[in-house]
Amino acid sequence: MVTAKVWVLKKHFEGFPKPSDFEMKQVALANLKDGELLLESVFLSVDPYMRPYSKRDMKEGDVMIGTQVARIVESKNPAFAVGTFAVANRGWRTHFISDGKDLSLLPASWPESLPKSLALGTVGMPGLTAYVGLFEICKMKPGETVLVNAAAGAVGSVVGQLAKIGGCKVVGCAGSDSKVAYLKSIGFDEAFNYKTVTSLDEALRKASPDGYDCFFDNVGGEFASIAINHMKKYGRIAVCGAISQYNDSVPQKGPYIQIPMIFNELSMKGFIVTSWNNRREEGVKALLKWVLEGKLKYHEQVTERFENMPAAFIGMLKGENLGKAVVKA
Ligand SMILES: NC(=O)C1=CN([C@@H]2O[C@H](COP(=O)(O)OP(=O)(O)OC[C@H]3O[C@@H](n4cnc5c(N)ncnc54)[C@H](OP(=O)(O)O)[C@@H]3O)[C@@H](O)[C@H]2O)C=CC1
Ligand SMILES: CCCCCCCCC/C=C/C=O
Repeated sequence: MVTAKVWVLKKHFEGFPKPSDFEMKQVALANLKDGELLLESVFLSVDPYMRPYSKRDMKEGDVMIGTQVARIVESKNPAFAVGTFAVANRGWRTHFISDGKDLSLLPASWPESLPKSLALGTVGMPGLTAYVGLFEICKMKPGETVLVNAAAGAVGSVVGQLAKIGGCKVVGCAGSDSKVAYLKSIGFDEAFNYKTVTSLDEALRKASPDGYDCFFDNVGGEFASIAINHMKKYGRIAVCGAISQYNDSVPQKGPYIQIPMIFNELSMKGFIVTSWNNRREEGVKALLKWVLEGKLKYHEQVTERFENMPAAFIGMLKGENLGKAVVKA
């Protein structure tokens, strides 16, 4: 019999998550029945959505939500061979049992040399978020100027590079000078540290005096309120995330956006990547191809050991990650 380790939400987050909000438990797994598989998590993802979704969907005592790349270690299902890797959505667990229906196998074309953890990042949900947000929501066209914030993270770093692949000028901002240097190294035309600029308004104007056609917003709050005034006529805003607001106990107040929306006839659309599963297969294929061609670079912030899941999650919310934050179990 296998005993799994799991992390549960011990106490709903109040403000910024803290280590004492989590508790690690042990769960004995039953022996496999016919048709079932035993999987072992190899890489687990820590993502911003876990913060707002915990409030909306979870109760205290629930296993933390999340996805993993897992290896099949025992199989009583002839359709799944031991040693195969799959992406699962089974939360913060070291081991779990599946009937296979909830698993997405890594594409057959996945090369041995490529880290399998990329299926949680650049070639997974965050990469697809960038793909859908740019092509479907922003309807980005060659020659346009694209702005993205949280640009050195999992989604933002792909947004910037896809915008370059699509023939656009790209401006990104991030929260440290080393992240800004990274953005320049992966092809961003302009990048700045939003924490140290004296004026965000001035930094946005300087980076693109003519304004922005597309704004891929990962942050919301004050940044978005200022950036909206820099949109060009008929500009498009993809409202992807609002990480600057996820830990607020008291909702932030305006400024309000109606006036620039009206005068520049802007379009603003929120989206959830999982509502675009019709683009999933095509998106993963395209992202994998660009990675293999060297056109789409990736960086991962790998935290070692399952025991450090809460620390990796909290660190990501604080901005300690460059690229995708993952945990190697
Ligand atoms: N709509 C959808 O379907 C999806 C939405 N998202 C959203 O996209 C955004 C990025 O996610 P992801 O790429 O996975 O995460 P990241 O890898 O970008 O990690 C989060 C980053 O957010 C930045 N950050 C944290 N707090 C603030 C703040 N107060 N102001 C500005 N930046 C902040 C930090 O970078 P820095 O050092 O630059 O501050 C941190 O590294 C999130 O808002 C997330 O919720 C993600 C996936 C799907
Ligand atoms: C099978 C993967 C399920 C993962 C859920 C991802 C939901 C992302 C929506 C994010 C919203 C804001 O961060």
